Amino acid sequence: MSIAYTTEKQLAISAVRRACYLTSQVFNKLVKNETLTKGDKTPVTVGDYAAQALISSMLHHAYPEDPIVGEEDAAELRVESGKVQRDRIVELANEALVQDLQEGDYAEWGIGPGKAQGNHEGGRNGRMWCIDPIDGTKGFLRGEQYAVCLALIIDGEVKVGVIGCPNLPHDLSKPDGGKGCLFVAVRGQGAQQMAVSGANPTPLSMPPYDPATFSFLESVEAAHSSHSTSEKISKLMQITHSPIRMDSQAKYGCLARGDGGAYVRMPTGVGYKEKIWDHAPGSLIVEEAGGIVTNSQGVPLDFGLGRTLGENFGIVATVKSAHAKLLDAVAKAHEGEKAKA
Ligand SMILES: Nc1ncnc2c1ncn2[C@@H]1O[C@H](COP(=O)(O)O)[C@@H](OP(=O)(O)O)[C@H]1O
Ligand SMILES: [Mg+2]
Ligand SMILES: [Mg+2]
Ligand SMILES: [Mg+2]
Repeated sequence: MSIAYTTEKQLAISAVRRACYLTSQVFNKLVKNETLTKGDKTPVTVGDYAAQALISSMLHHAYPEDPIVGEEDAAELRVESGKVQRDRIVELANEALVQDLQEGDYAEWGIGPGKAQGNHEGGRNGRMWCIDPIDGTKGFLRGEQYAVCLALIIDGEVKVGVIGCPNLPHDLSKPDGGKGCLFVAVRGQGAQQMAVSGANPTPLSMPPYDPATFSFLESVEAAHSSHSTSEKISKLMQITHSPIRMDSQAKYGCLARGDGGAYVRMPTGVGYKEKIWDHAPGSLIVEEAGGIVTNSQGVPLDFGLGRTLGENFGIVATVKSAHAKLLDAVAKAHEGEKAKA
C-alpha cells in the first residue's frame, strides 16, 4: 500500500504556490543589476535565491530534521553580492510568506526564523527535500517558461513532486488564454494538474502512443540538450511535427497532460552531469500519469547518487507504449553519429 504523504504534499503545494507568487513579482520588477552570474556561468537572479529561501524556510519550520538539497548556494550570494541584494532577498521572501494567497494556507504553515540550509549532499538514505527555486532561469529572464520545483525524496526514491509554472498556458494551442499551472504527484496516488490557486484539480493520464500526433518536447537552449541529436531521433521515428521547445520542467508537466509525446534531453558534450533538482518532481509526475522516465539506454534515473544523476547518457520520458520505439531510435541515432565520427 502506498503512503499518503498528505502533510508533505500540502506543504509542498503551499511552498511552491508562494514561490510562484514571489517569482512573478520579481519578474515584474526585475532590474538588470539583479541578475548575477554564478561560478558555472548560469544566470541566477534574486528571484532564485529568494524563492529558495522562502521554500526552505517553510520546509525547515515544518520538518526541522529533514535535510534540503537546493540548487542555489547562499555562499555565492555572500561573495558575489552586496548587502542591498541580501536585504532585498529577505524582504521578498518575507513578503511572499505573509501574502494571503489562499484561505488557511499561511495560518496552517506559519513560519519561523529557523536557519534552513540547502547544501545537503543528497544520497541513498533517509528523507530529503530537493528544491530548484527557478528551473529554466533563462526562460524566466526571457519572460517565457520556468518552473518552481520541489520534491520529497526518501531512500533515493521520489515520493512527492510539485511543479509550479506561472507562465504556462492551460492549453498550449491557446497561448493567449488562461495561464499558470501546478502539477502535483504522490507516488502510488497519481498525478494532477490544477491552477496555481489550487482550483480545478484534474487527474492526469497520458494518452497512448499515436504516431499522427507524436512530437518531442525539448529545451529551448541547445547548450542544455542537443537539438541535432533529437532531430536525428525524430527522423528515425518518422515524426512529422516540429519539436515543442520550452524551458524547464514545464516539459514534464506538459508531457504528463498529453502535450507532445516524449521529452528528449540528449547530452551536448562530455562531462555535464544532470542535477537531481532538474528531474525529481517532473519524473514522478510523468510516471504517475502513466509514463516512463529513463536514461537514453532505458535505465531508470537514480536519485540516490548525490546531487547529480551520475554519468550522463541523456534522458527520455514518454508514454510506456512509445518507450521501446524511442530507445530504439536513440540507439540508431547514436550508431549513426559514431559511424560519422
Ligand atoms: N550543459 C548542460 N546540459 C544539460 N543541462 C544543463 C546544462 N547546463 C545547465 N543545465 C541545466 O539545464 C536546466 C534548464 O533546463 P532546460 O533547458 O530544460 O530549461 C538548468 O536549470 P536552471 O535553469 O534551474 O539553472 C541547468 O541546471
Ligand atoms: Mg541554475
Ligand atoms: Mg534547473
Ligand atoms: Mg534553477
